[in-house]
Amino acid sequence: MRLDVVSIFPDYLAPLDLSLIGKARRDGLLDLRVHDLRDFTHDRHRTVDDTPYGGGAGMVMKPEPWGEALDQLANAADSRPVLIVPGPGGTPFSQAMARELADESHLVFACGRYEGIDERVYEHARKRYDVRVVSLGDYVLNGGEVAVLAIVEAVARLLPGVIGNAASLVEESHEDGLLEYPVYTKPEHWQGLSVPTVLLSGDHGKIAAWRHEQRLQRTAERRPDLLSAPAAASPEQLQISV
Ligand SMILES: N#Cc1c(-c2ccc3ccn(Cc4ccccn4)c3c2)n[nH]c1N
Repeated sequence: MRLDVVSIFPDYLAPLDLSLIGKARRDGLLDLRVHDLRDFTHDRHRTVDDTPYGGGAGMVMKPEPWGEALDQLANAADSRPVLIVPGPGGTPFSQAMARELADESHLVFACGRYEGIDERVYEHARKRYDVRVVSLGDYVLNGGEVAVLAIVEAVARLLPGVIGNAASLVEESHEDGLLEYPVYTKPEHWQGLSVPTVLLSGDHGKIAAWRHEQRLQRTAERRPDLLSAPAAASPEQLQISV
C-alpha cells in the first residue's frame, strides 16, 4: 500500500517511523511518504493561509498549494486514490472504515489546519480522488495530523505481515462488535490480587467461554450501544448471564 500525507507540520508524523508501522515501512510492506505543503508554494513567505471571504475569525488554507500537491500525488497514482481529509464534521472513523481502507492500494491524507481548507480544494480533488471527510470523534482538535496518526495506525495494522500474529486481530474491541476481554500475565499474585483461576486451568474450552462472557459483560457495562447495533449482537450474544 502507498500512503501519502500532506501537512504543514511534517514532523508531527514522525511517530509513524516508530514501532510496528516503522518496521513495516522498513520491510517494504508500507510505502508511506510525508510531504510539506509549503513545498507547493511559490512566494518568498511560503504562504498557505489567508483571511476568510465573508469575514469571521481565523484563517483559511489557500487552495493553490493544496491543488498543486494533490494533482502531483494523483499523477503518481496507478489507480484512483482515496483522499482522506480529517475534519470535525466528517464521517466518524470506525474499525469498519479501517478494514475498508486497508483494501485500497493508495491513500492520500490531507492534514488541514487553521479553520480548514478552502472548499474548492475538495471539489477539485473529486475529479481525481474518492474524497472522504473523516472525523476522529465529537471533540475539536487544531488540525488533522493527530487524526492521520490514528487512521494510519488503524489501517496499517490490518495489512498482512504488519502485526506479527494475525490471530491477535480477531478478538479485539470493535472487530466483532464486542469489547476485548481482560488480560493478565505473571506474577500470579500482585498487591493482594490474583489471576482468575480459570486462566490457570489449562482448560481451553473453559478459558474461551470465560473470555467471551467477560467480553459480553464489559460491552454491556461500558458500551451498551454496541449490543443494540444490528450488526453487533447475534441472539446468543444477547444471552448475558448476570
Ligand atoms: N479528524 C478530526 C477532527 C478535528 C480536526 C481535523 C482537521 C482540522 C483542520 C483544522 N481544524 C481545526 C478546526 C476547528 C474547528 C472547525 C474547523 N477546523 C481541524 C480539526 N477536530 N476534531 C476532530 N475529530
